[in-house]
Amino acid sequence: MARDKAKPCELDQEKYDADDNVKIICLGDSAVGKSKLMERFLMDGFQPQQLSTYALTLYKHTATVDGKTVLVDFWDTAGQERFQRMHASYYHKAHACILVFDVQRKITYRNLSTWYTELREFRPEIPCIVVANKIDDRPVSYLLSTADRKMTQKSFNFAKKFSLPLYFVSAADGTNVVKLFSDAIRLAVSYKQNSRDFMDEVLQELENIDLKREEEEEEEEEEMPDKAQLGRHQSPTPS
Ligand SMILES: Nc1nc2c(ncn2[C@@H]2O[C@H](COP(=O)(O)OP(=O)(O)OP(=O)(O)O)[C@@H](O)[C@H]2O)c(=O)[nH]1
Ligand SMILES: [Mg+2]
Repeated sequence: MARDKAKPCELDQEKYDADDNVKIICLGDSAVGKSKLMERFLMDGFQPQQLSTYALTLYKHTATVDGKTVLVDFWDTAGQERFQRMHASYYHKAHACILVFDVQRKITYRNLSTWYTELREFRPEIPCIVVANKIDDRPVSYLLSTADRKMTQKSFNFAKKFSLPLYFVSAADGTNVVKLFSDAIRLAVSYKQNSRDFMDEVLQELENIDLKREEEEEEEEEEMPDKAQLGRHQSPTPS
C-alpha cells in the first residue's frame, strides 16, 4: 500500500522540480525499429520478437540537461502503410523528431522524403535527426567496416541534402543509441528555449486568447449576481 502511494508523489515531485518539458516524436516506415530503439534507450533491453505498434505509445522519461531536470515525452506510433499519414496531433507541439530507416531495406530509405515532407508541413523548424538503424546486420557491418566510404555516403545522401545529422545505430546491440537520444533531448530543449517558430508563436497566441477569454468569463460570472441585485434595488418604484 505504502509503495503504491509513493509512486504518484514521486512523479508529482519530478514535475514540480522540472525546468522544462519537451516532446520528441519518432517517424519512419513500419519495422524500421522505432519501438526497439526506444525500448533500448528507456529499458536498456531488446526483445527481438516482431510486434508492430498498433496505437500511439507515449513514454515518459526524465533527463538532466546542463544540470536541469527535463521531462521528456517520447511519442511512438506505427509507420505502417495502413496509416496513410500521421494525425496532425502527433506533430502538435513536438520539439524534435527522430526519423528512422532500416539500412537493410532500401524502400525505407526512399520513403524518408515522404516522412520528411509531412513533418515539415506541420513542424517547419524543429530539429530532425536521421537514423540508419540495424547496422548490426551482417552485410552492412561488413560494408561499413571495409570503409567503402564513397559508396556509403552516396547511398545515404538524404541527410546531407537537407543538412540533417545522420546517426548509424543498432537497437539490437545498442550502438550509438544513448548518444542518439541524449542529443535528441538536448536539441529539443534548445529548440524550445530559442525558437522563434512562427507556428509556435501562433499556437501560444491562441492559448493566451483562450486563457484570457476564460478569465473574462469567470469575472463576468462573479459580477453577475451583483448586477442582478443592483437591478432589483434600482428598479423604479411607482410614485
Ligand atoms: N538486427 C536488428 N533488428 C532490429 C533492430 N531494431 C529492430 N529490429 C527488428 O526489427 C523488427 C521491427 O522493429 P520495431 O521496433 O517493432 O519496428 P517499428 O518501426 O516500431 O515498426 P511499427 O511499429 O510497425 O511502425 C523487430 O523484429 C526487431 O527485432 C536492430 O537494430 N537490429
Ligand atoms: Mg513500433
